[in-house]
Formats: sequence, structure tokens, C-alpha cells
Amino acid sequence: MQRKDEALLAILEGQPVMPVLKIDRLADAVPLAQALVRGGLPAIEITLRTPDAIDAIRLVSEEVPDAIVGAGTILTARDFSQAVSAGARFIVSPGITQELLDAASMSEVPFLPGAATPSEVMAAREEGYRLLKFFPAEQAGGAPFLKALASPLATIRFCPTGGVSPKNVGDYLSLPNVICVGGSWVAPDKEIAAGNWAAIEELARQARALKG
Ligand SMILES: O=C(O)C(=O)C[C@H](O)[C@H](O)COP(=O)(O)O
Repeated sequence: MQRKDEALLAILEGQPVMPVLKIDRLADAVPLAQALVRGGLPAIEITLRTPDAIDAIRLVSEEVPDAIVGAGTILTARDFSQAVSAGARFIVSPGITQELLDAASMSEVPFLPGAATPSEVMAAREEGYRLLKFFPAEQAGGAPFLKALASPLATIRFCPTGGVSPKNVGDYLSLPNVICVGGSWVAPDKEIAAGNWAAIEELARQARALKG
């Protein structure tokens, strides 16, 4: 296994839930990351879905040393390199494209590409990937779909993301081919907007206690 795969495995194995974050106000980034670290979820995915996302990755990387900051919603090689320059320690995409595969192969930073069908999983496998995001998890078939992949595609482990919630998270975490899940429920927009970091810390603590 390559060194960067080992690094990604350690990050994903470290906690049952990866918070998927949308930062609307740069000033929220550091206190949000600190709350998640306090709650036991140091690995976080800051999505490039808002104009301040790259600055948020940079700020959290610099100011919250205990956080393990990844970048999500990476769609292009340019996104990839900007996120890495800002300090991202892992890169997540909703899908897999040749442009991103090329960018990933030239980078020391590990890449978690997304897949939602057996053919996409097999294409990623041919490129040497064993850890994949399953996106959009609930919409693409949920836990029963992933369970059905476990026998034919036994070497692949997934981080399902999209529609995962406290209601269904146990179904995913009980599967042998799920390494962790991604979800936004631990950092709701409403609590971020209100600066309710204690509530987010508590949501993180509850997520941290989930069993894989
Ligand atoms: O932008 C990306 O790359 C994503 O991964 C999107 C995520 O799936 C959602 O941000 C999380 O989905 P929910 O937990 O259903 O809110």
C-alpha cells in the first residue's frame, strides 16, 4: 500500500463520522473546527461550495493544529492544487475524472474519489484506489446497495456521503465495507449561523460515540 493510501486509511479509520462542512462566513471556520475537535471529530471536510472555502481551509490548517483538514467538492485539477496549497491534507471529490486522477497522481496528498455504480468502482480500482467515497449514498441506493457490492468488490471500502443521518448511520456503519460515513448533520447551518459551538460539539460527541 502506498504511503498516501496509508495516510488516508488512518484518517478515515480514526472516526466513524467525517463532518462535511459548508462555510458561509470565514469567521466561523476556526470556532467550528475547534468545536468538532473538542467533540472528538478532528478530521473534517471543508467543501469548495462557498467563496471562502479555500481561505477557510488555510485558516483552519494554520490555527487549529489538532484538526485534520480535508477539502471536498473538488471538481477540477485547479481545485485540487488550490486546496493543497491552502493546506488540505486529503482531497475528496463527488466523482472521478481523468483530470483529477492525473492531479492526484502528481500529488503527495491522498485522494478520495467518489463512485456510485459498480463500473465506477471498478474504474477506480483499476487506477489503484481501494478507498472510495460512495456518493450520493442514500439517493444511489443506500446501505443495501453497498451491502450488495461487498462480495463482488470485496477489496474496496467506502465512505458513504449524502443523505446520511442519525436515522440511517447505523445501517452503514454495520457494513464490513464501510470505513466511516460523511455527513453534514453534525454541523447544521442553523447552529453555525447562530455560533452555537456547544451544540455542534455535542453533536460531534454523539457522532464520535457511534460504533463502526
Ligand atoms: O459537496 C460534496 O462533495 C459533498 O460531499 C456533498 C455532500 O454529500 C453533502 O454536503 C453532505 O450531504 P448531507 O450530509 O446529505 O448534507
